[in-house]
Amino acid sequence: MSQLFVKICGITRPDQAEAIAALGVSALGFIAVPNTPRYLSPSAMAGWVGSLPVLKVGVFLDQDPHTITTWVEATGITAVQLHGQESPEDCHRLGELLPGIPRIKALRIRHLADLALASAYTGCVETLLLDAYHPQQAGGTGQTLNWSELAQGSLPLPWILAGGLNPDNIGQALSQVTPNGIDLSSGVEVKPGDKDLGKVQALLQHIRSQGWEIATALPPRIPLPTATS
Ligand SMILES: O=C(O)c1ccccc1NCC(=O)[C@H](O)[C@H](O)COP(=O)(O)O
Repeated sequence: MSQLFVKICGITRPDQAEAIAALGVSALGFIAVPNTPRYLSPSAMAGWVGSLPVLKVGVFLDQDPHTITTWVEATGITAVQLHGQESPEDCHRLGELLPGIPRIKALRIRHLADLALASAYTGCVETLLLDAYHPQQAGGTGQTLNWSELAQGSLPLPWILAGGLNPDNIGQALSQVTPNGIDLSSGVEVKPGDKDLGKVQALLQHIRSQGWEIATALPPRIPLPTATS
């Protein structure tokens, strides 16, 4: 049975976090980007995020590695997602500051050619996340990627498909592309930050009915070929 990593992002409420974790998702995402509608400050995350029984992903946008480190230490986040223009060097530095905390680099894809950016991150992050591009908003936009175009590309690391996914279109998306994981936010919401548990349940039911097993951890990094292989 193939495994699929399932992350539900933009969680703001402890009751919903616990209920969604109990449904069997792989990870929950918490938005650490000030001035966005699903933002949680470090003090708003402290005291409950750390004890959730799944991978806890903090989503950051062009924040200083030291700020991210302080945030992780204060909240119990167990993985970081870098959703801005963070360079490979920034990602590497974060790995030094936060050993054992996996890094997910988000790339906002406008054209298939943007996938070329991915190769620069092979040595410094564990996983990529492909999100749709929006000129004004960094994430949680509900915009979908062009899945048939994406199917023509390839990536050097395990990757998560994001962007406008919901229980009604997930089947179509997964029939065109083969990511290692999926990420959903607005497609399983009543309003920004308020999740619709019925939609999360419908999503998981669909995935399981298609024969996927929901992963309990990020997909392992693909070993890179050595000079002699
Ligand atoms: O979700 C946000 O509000 C957000 C704000 C700033 C940076 C990133 C953000 N979200 C990142 C995610 O991982 C979302 O799940 C991803 O963009 C997909 O969102 P959606 O299209 O709503 O499913």
